[in-house]
Amino acid sequence: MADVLRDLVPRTETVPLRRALGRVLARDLVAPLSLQPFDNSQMDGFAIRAADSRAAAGEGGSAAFVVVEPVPAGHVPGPLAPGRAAPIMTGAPLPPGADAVVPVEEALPRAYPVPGATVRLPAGQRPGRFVRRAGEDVAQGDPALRAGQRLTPARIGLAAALGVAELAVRARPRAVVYSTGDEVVAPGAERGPAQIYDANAAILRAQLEEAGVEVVGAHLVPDDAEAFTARLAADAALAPDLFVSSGGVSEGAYEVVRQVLEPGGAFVHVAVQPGGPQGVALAHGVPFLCLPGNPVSALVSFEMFVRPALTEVVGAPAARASLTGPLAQAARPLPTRTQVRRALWDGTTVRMAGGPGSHLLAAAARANALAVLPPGDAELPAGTPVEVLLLD
Ligand SMILES: Nc1nc2c(c(=O)[nH]1)N[C@H]1C(S)=C(S)[C@@H](COP(=O)(O)OP(=O)(O)OC[C@H]3O[C@@H](n4cnc5c(N)ncnc54)[C@H](O)[C@@H]3O)O[C@H]1N2
Ligand code: MOO
Ligand SMILES: [Mg+2]
Repeated sequence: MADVLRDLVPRTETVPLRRALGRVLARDLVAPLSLQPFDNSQMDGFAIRAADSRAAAGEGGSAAFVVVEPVPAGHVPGPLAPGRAAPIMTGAPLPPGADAVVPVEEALPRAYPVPGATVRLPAGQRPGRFVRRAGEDVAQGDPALRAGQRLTPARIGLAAALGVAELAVRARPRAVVYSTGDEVVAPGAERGPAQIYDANAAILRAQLEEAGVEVVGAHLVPDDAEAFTARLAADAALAPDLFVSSGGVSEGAYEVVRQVLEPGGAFVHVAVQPGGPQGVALAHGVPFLCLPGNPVSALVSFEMFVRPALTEVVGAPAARASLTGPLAQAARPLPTRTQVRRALWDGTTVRMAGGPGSHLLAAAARANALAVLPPGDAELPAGTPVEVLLLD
């Protein structure tokens, strides 16, 4: 499937930081500034020359300093003469000449005396104590963020701290989603006695958006090849990067997706349950992924095939974490097909959430994971390690 999506060449766009969350960085961000930008104090206290605290050590292991003008954060201090202590606030630049900060809690008196008064500070201060050095976090010119990284709050914050107001991110692929079948109606609409509500568009839209894809259209398509063909032509004008459909791909007499896209497409049964019948095609030159119609089949197909392909091709930002965990209870696999069960992972063991039926959406909604059971004839006893994909 990644092959079909290979042409989703990542485009780049520039977004302000407030729109950057979850996006994927398109280029390395070279630090235009060092962090810290200047030497500054890590504590509210007194900036001194550390050597003075050794030279002048007197009674009670402390040294006397003459207090000078305080240095608030945001203000540029003058140089610090020997024997002087400048009251300094957290984040304020270190006065030239100063090389250590003594927290106010260690001062005698434990206060900021007026300029000209004396303060006693513990002797033997180490140069660099409570000083945040320019460039100790990032040096100007170094890569602060890497292309391909997903933008998290900390990464967006780092860009902001570097004075960068907007970032070059990969443009989100644009997708159009189709739900198919005469029986399917939109939630909120009137439902006939043989009809059901469209769950798949909601599922696939959410999965696509979670994976960093922009859904630019979503439509219900009846079992009518002409109507579907016309719908596709209209949607091709939206210049999507991807079409995704659910339903209409199996062995029935009214498989509208298959009818329209099978010429030139590939419709197969993969050895996975749920999600057996699958199709890939090109429509108006755009990759078209045809997922099966049962809601849990559509959901699982996306997780097993579409999300990994998107991640591989465009670095989709929501790749799932996976782990290997022991079954809490025995499970019977299918003899010739991989079975993907909706499951509950409690941090220690994995147990099944409902049966394997691909219509069981409420059970899927209870699950927080998928458990992958490889094909086999023998029951898997409790404790068997299986692959677990974490869904939330
Ligand atoms: N003779 C065979 N029949 C079926 C096979 C098979 O191999 N041979 N495969 C079964 C499997 S497995 C699946 S999965 C489905 C796939 O069928 P389609 O992709 O053609 O999907 P539909 O027939 O359109 O619908 C199947 C099922 O899902 C319901 N559905 C469809 N769309 C939605 C939607 N948007 N929201 C909620 N539910 C939806 C639909 O009403 C059907 O119940 O085929 C099996 N049959
Ligand atoms: O394999 Mo189908 O996708 O079970 O319902
Ligand atoms: Mg069908």
